[in-house]
Amino acid sequence: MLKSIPQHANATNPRGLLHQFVRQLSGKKSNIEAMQHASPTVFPDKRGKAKSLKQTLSSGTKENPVRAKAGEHSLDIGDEKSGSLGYEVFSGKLALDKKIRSTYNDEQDGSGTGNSHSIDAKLTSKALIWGSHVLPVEDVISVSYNPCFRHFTIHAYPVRRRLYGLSCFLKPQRFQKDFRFLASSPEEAMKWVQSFADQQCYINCLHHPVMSRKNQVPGVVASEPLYDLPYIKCKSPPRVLVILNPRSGHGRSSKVFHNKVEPIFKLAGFKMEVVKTKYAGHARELTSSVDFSTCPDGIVCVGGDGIVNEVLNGLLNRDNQKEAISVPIGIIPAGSDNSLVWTTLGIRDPISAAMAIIKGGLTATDVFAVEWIQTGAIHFGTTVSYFGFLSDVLELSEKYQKRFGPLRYFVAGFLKFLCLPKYSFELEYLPISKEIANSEEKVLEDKGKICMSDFYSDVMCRSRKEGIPRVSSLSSIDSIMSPSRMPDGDMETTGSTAASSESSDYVRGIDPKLKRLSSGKSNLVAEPDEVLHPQPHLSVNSNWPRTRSKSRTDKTWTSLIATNDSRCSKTATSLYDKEDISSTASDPGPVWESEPRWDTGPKWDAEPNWDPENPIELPGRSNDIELGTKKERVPSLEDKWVVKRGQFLGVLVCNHSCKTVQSLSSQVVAPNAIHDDNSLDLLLVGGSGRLRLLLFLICLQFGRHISLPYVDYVKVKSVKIKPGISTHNGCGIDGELLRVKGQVICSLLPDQCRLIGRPACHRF
Ligand SMILES: Nc1ncnc2c1ncn2[C@@H]1O[C@H](COP(=O)(O)OP(=O)(O)OP(=O)(O)O)[C@@H](O)[C@H]1O
Repeated sequence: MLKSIPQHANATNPRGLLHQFVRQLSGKKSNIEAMQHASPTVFPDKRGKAKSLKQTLSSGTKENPVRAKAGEHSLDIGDEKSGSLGYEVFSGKLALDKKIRSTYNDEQDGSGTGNSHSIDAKLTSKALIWGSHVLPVEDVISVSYNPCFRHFTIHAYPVRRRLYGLSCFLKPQRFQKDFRFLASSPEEAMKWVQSFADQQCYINCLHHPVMSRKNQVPGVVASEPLYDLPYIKCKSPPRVLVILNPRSGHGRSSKVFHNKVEPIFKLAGFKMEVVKTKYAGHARELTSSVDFSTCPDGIVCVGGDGIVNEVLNGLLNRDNQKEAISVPIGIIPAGSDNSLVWTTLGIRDPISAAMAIIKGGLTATDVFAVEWIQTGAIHFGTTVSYFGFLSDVLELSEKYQKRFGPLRYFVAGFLKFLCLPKYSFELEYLPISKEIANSEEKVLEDKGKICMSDFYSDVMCRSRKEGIPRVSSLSSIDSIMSPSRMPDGDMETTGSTAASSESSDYVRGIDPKLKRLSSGKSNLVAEPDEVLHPQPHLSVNSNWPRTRSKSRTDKTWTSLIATNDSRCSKTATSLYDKEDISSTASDPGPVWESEPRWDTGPKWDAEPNWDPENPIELPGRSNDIELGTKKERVPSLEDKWVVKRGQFLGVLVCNHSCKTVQSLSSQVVAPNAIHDDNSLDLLLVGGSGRLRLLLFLICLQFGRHISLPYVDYVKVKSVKIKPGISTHNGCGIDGELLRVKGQVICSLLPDQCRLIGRPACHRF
């Protein structure tokens, strides 16, 4: 049985961090509302579109997918003509075979699985349909198949539907269910299996009994078939590194992984190395040194946003960053809060996350870099960085971690609220004007995704020079004001182009004029993998979806299948061209697939389709980076920095809308933020005092906080933040607490993180 991960306040997302705290301040919510909180929709965006399919399922397939009635021969799927069930892939006669060990209690649906009568069945691009029953392809993990036999087994995780009265209150849950089918002939069975392989389902070819016996004979080469077996092409089993934070989710993450996720990965043929972190910072160390050839298909994080942040920072601080940033990151939500995967992919339970990972596809998301201007140190994040009250709560909560466990955020928040200090900041931010936003959008639409190579190279070069004073990048705000001159009263706001005359290179880097275009726009990249079963001595190139970089044109992905046993299949191996970063400074950076190749149907010749004839133009400035010289920037009239100083209860720089698992989907911190819109959303809660804070927190619960008169909400390219002298210098980045010394600048690296899986709207 599925058990929900305990949800409590979280540190990653400021809303989550304050969730319980505010709840108890503002009184208990109604039971119904609380139940709605606990009633997530795994694929919320598809509700409307999936309606017809799900209505069709109401006859019982999804909740009781094996309720096949003897003698049922009709395909009476009402919505078939509407296209909601996709195009037909294969059809024939199938019978459910009762000789199967199922985790599902057959008596539960009252039908039993015994049915020797063949019925008309067909596989479409979206579902397997037999009789009046529909099993969505999306729910299928893999197919086990014995060559030359009539039967094959479909391993699926369908959704268990609740009774109508309960469905509003309880989470939809998936459960493992195997369907064993008998085809009319072995050839027919193989066609069915191949059809599933064509739909990107992993095929687990079991030992042929004859082959098995032969294997026991000494001197017989295992990969040599006795006779010409037909072979099945399917995607190769991915190899991933799983990094599990055993402390996440109050110590339940291991159980979540081993009980719920690992079985799915195993069914999907994953080759995994599972590493449990031993201390904070371990994941970062691991990913900063891991050999990517051991996990060519990505790194899967099991835990909260904190562990994802560690992995990201480990990757982005490597010498071979270009290679590192192309490593896809999978997230299994098993922590206190997983705002990134919930907001970006619409996933908040481990089983759905595991299924999204095995289905593949990539979603690019922006990364922001917080740079300590005086030292050049950089910490990366994907969700939010926050200053002021929230960072104080985060800091205080760490003291109560052992004593109060999940309640620590409430305790810390309450104590901080009672003795609320004043927070003053100097801020500069570069808003995205409507014109710029529109023109950027147009450029994106017209010519594909922007390549940010010079910006990226610049950031990376400097991140490696951590500790080197960077006086030249100090903000001109220093010359405009000093902390001693900063009044403790109301905020002062000025619009300044002068302030930008020495703006950060980050800002310069994301200037649309300096961006170059790459070949594609879509942030979804996918390529089919393939494995051939069981034909020996066949070699195909395969890989999981990855982002390409020009420097990898000589990268090869090979997959050699020697036997008809998938366990003997060699997984794709990647030969990375290890390169010194100095040689990559002039590299154009990652090039995006223009189309999700996963969607384009199976391509068995999966050789990466590099396009050397369409090289990316390189900026001249990268040479400067290589030479270690700094290029002066001509002030642009477009760059109208806004300068603010004064008291702020909070400063939040959001990369996405920051939904929390606990919240209703409409309740978000930054309602206009999108994870890949090349901009950051700045939320300023001005002033000081408990009353203001309380009002803000209450309004946040109802999604009305933006309309408060002392709250500013603006889309920006970059923000410089400097705490006042007497202000606490804590800074939360994705729930990690850091200290601000002097000024920090928060800027964007567009699309630099690749999450494994697709957003809900792309999954069907
Ligand atoms: N073995 C470990 N022991 C202690 N801390 C760890 C360990 N592994 C990772 N950490 C740290 O735990 C922190 C929280 O991790 P994560 O976000 O994955 O879980 P979480 O349940 O969401 O945590 P929290 O509720 O504290 O935010 C991370 O900052 C990470 O550095």
